[in-house]
Amino acid sequence: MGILERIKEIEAEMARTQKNKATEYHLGQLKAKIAKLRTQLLEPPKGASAGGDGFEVTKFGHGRVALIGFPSVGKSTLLTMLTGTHSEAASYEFTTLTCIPGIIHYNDTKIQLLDLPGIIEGASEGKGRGRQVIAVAKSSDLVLMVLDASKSEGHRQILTRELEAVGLRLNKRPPQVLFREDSTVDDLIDVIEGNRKYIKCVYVYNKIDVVGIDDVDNLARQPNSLVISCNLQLNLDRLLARMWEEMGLVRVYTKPQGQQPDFGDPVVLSSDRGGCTVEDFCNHIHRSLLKDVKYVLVWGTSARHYPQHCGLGHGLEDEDVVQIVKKKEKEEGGRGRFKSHTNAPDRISDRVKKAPLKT
Ligand SMILES: Nc1nc2c(ncn2[C@@H]2O[C@H](COP(=O)(O)OP(=O)(O)OP(=O)(O)O)[C@@H](O)[C@H]2O)c(=O)[nH]1
Ligand SMILES: [K+]
Ligand SMILES: [Mg+2]
Repeated sequence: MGILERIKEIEAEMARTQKNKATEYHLGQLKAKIAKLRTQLLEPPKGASAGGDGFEVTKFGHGRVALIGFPSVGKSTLLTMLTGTHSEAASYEFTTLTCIPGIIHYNDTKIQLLDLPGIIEGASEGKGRGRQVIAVAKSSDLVLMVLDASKSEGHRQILTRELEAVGLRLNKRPPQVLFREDSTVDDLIDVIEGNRKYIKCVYVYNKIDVVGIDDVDNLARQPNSLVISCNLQLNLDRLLARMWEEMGLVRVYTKPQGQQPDFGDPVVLSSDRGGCTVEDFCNHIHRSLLKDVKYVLVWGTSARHYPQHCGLGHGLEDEDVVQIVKKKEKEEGGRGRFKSHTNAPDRISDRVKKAPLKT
């Protein structure tokens, strides 16, 4: 009998068994049996290389976020809640066996969220699907490390160690190895080896519905942490906001001359992916645009006054509005400098309006 059939059989037996105090132990044993069989499904076939088995998912959207965690902490439940894409969730471990992508629509941007199989201690040495899962984490812009609030706090350290063992550095910046800085031996090795990936990570404690308020309070105070409950839909809005903030996306609205910008359709830049200068913005619209650009007019938090005439090196900020003035094209408002205030965008975001003008 194959592994899948044996799992089906046990599932059927669990369905037949009434849940009560007397059967609790037996049901627990059946669950453990399923989990064990499913880890066997996770073992890569003998002789198979790390990739090439349908695990990789094409990148999509303005950024990629990976859900990493031990089995049954609620990764799939979270993916289903945040993206609307269904990912099978169940009370036994190793329910998820491959990488399942979903899309989060937030602030007019699209973020790819990836559900992954649970990883276990020893993942970095190839246990379970450890290697593949870690490779996906490496390809992401942000890791959400999902933890069970009712389980040992040591899980956070174990997982962090597993990821570090394969070169992932969470919430650290590449060391500037100058003799002026207090670099550790490990920092030095990281620089010399050069294959390190520095990545942001938010520690997400799920299932706070099953722990006491003091524990929740304690977890919420850990660095880079957030507490949630998928079951009670607690704090999911905060998680989305935090995720978006950590990704550092910069939305720039293009304002055609004499018209209002389309505020529903930003050009999305990021300092991690290609940069946020006027030049990056132009390249994003069209590669051939750059040679025609004379300067740009900028409204928003990056501008010292509205509109500011900026060159290609100017750094743009989230929710800036940009009008491109091409060579041989007259700027709005005639020859006079800065006369174009009359045609300023009629919606500058509240955040931009509140921001003090830079002097
Ligand atoms: N009490 C409680 N249970 C939850 C919560 N979120 C998920 N669960 C339950 O936890 C169990 C595991 O959820 P999954 O979403 O399958 O967990 P997973 O991390 O994807 O598990 P694997 O794919 O097996 O690694 C299921 O029985 C869920 O109903 C929560 O916020 N509170
Ligand atoms: K599960
Ligand atoms: Mg799952």
